[in-house]
Amino acid sequence: MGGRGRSRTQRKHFRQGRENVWKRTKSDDSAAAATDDANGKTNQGWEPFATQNPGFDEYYKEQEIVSPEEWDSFIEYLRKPLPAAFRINSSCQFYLDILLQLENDFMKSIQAEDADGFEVDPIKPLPWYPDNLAWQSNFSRNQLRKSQTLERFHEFLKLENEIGNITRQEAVSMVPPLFLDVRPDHFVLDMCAAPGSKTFQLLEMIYNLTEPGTLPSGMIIANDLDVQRCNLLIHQTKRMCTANLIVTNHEAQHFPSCQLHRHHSENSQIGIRQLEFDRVLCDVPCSGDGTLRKAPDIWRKWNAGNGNGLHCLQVQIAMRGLALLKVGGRMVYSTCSMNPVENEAVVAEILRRCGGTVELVDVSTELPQLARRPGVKKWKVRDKGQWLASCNDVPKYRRTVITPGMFPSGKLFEETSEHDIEASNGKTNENGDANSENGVQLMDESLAPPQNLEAEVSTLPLERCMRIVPHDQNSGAFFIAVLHKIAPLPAPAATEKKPTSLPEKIDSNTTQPIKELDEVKEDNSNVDDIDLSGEGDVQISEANPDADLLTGVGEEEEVPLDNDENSINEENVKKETKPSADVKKTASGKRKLQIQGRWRGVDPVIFYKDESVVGKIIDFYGIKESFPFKGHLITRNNDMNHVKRIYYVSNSVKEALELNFLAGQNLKIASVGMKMFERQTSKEGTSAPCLFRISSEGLPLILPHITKQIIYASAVDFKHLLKYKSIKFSDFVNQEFADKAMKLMLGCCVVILNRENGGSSDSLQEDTKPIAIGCWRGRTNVSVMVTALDCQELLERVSTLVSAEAKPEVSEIELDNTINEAPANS
Ligand SMILES: C[S@@+](CC[C@H](N)C(=O)[O-])C[C@H]1O[C@@H](n2cnc3c(N)ncnc32)[C@H](O)[C@@H]1O
Repeated sequence: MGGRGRSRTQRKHFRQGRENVWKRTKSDDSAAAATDDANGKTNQGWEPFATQNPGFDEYYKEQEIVSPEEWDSFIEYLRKPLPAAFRINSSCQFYLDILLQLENDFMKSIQAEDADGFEVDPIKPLPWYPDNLAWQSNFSRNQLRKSQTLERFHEFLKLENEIGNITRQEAVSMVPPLFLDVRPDHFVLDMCAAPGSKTFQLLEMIYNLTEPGTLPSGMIIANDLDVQRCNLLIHQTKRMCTANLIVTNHEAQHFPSCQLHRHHSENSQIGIRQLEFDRVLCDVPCSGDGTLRKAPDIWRKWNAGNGNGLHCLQVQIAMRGLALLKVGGRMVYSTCSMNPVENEAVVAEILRRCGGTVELVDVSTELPQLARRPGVKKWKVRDKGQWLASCNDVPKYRRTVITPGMFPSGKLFEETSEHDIEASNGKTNENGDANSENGVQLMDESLAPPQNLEAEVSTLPLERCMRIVPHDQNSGAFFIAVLHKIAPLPAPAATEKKPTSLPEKIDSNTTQPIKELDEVKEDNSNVDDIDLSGEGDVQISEANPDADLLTGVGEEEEVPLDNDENSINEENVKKETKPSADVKKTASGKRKLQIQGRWRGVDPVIFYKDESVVGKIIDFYGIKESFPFKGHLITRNNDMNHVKRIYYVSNSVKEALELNFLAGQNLKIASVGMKMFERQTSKEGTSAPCLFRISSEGLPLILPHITKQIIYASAVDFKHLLKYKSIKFSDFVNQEFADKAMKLMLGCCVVILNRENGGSSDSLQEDTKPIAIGCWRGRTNVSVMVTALDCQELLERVSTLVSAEAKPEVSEIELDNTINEAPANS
């Protein structure tokens, strides 16, 4: 599901001891505030939320999504807070260490806590997730406050999540990518991707078993309609440091085609002629009642009209996904809603439209430990307080909103129907849901539905769909369907029925109409990884902390024109049909609108081919010829004299970009590639032979391919660098290291931990997973160019790894006296 604003994120202010409260927004019921005042209470905008809604109960009891005997248990679970879950990033350098830490340290110490009478649920791997990579914990903020072990675990989660070694994500939200069966050579489209938890998971799959210094041959295009949520997506996926990702900003139902024109086709060197995908993830915007446990305000807002209002959009997005899927490819359709109208009805409709070219896959033998239930085959539609069993029950005036495809049979409207009364009583609101008040349907007696309406039963194999319900494994609810394209889709006329409602105008979250694209407001409502800390919501910080580590090297120094950051300038995003003039500086020095082909307000994507700069970089770092370098570099700035960052793209992304250029720049690209180099603009930086330093993101990839500016540090010097950030040559413990550092050229260098004590062998040969950091060789010292968080994490890892061998030759106290705490400006 999607939406806007932070209104849906539960603020967990555990330090203030608030639980199960909801931060009211300005637009919320002012009457409640008035009541508080009248009662003399101080209202700080927090109130307990109701965890019930009679309309919800009535709807789902009638739909029989669980049996009557299970109802109480189902509702009980829906009212409980959701356990927290997280996944280890199997492509990160330390993933095995993290796994061991969880199994040997945290699991045991939390168990011991329980034995001490704290009554803490054990942390445990999710049994259905392969290789113990996903875990679940379940403790309250109260418990967290009281236990040092839990607090330590919590700090660990926060740090590793920030760095990208783990991803906090609701357990059930991890399921759809698992059924997508992604391989490293796949081209994957994630159609509605923000905030990006599943994109991150897909990237982990693409990178599975990739050797250090190499890239998988596949790639992912992650798309989202909402500009601000796209920025969340960029922030989230940045933690993966990937060169195999393109983030785009389109309406998924109109995701553009990219195809070589015939005249290009004949001469083109590009390996791909058309952008089509081996895998498509269609995790569509939905009403989201499967997330009630983490977003309890949905109780208050729930009504049947929400699902009805999204059905057509969901069908359109899924149909576009299938059109872009290769024959033989797999698409997963998923929602975090329990509503059959958004689930089985959508699957049934697309199967009908595809007429045998797409099949619903039976995946009952995959992930056997995941408890799930078959999709339902019969359901009814509720509209304006009435139950409708078939489309012929739909009054004529509602037929633009309630479509035949919402019903199990999918039979079209007959010419007349018994309910074809101009039932003009009851005004319809924008949701197409009249007489709805606080989610409770108010029924007009005259409109009371005929009793015991028999629901239609679908003849399609909808039992192959999967429903995950909260009380089966203490989780959220989810719906997943796996589709296989066996032949090209029938001609568009047959598949693309004219939408009968207004899907494009409907906000994914509230089902309110949305205005213009550039007016869409942020919504974290669907942020899968809700902060379990209470430290606040997901925040984007595009600032580059690396740069600040060298005195005088900061973003502020850059000219305003040079804003080649990989993100969208949301204020300016507008569709443009004609290419316009280049970017120019205004009199105030601020840059004007950037233009990416036909897209205004989006930074251009430009292959960086400045021979002299590229040549200097190759020479300075001694980049091996075998490394695919030239032609893989991208900038986001038209002005080649002010390029601040150079991004690296994989071969697959490079080809997709080339195709996009030839096809007329149909893709609106928000972010692409991995930041590989950054220009140094400090006084000292500009006097170095190479202006571009290697960024932390790009280092692991390029490291095996560079031959210069590398030095090996003993564990003790390596740790000191991480701890003190900047060390004078004379203060290194190992003088041989200091001598070698002095012999390096002024500028960026790479310091590698020599895991064999003594630090004599200067070779990467034996160490297939070197631990390395980007540094700056200054005039008198070496300074670390890694974020404070990365330093902290790496210091902990290195300390554990080399604890046996790294007995400091001088005490920390001695060093504190000799080493400048503050990064020295050499
Ligand atoms: C269910 S959420 C996606 C969650 C995401 N897959 C994840 O795992 O983090 C749905 C997303 O669809 C986006 N959205 C809504 N309407 C859309 C449309 N027409 N095209 C593309 N994205 C859309 C919303 O902005 C929202 O981010």
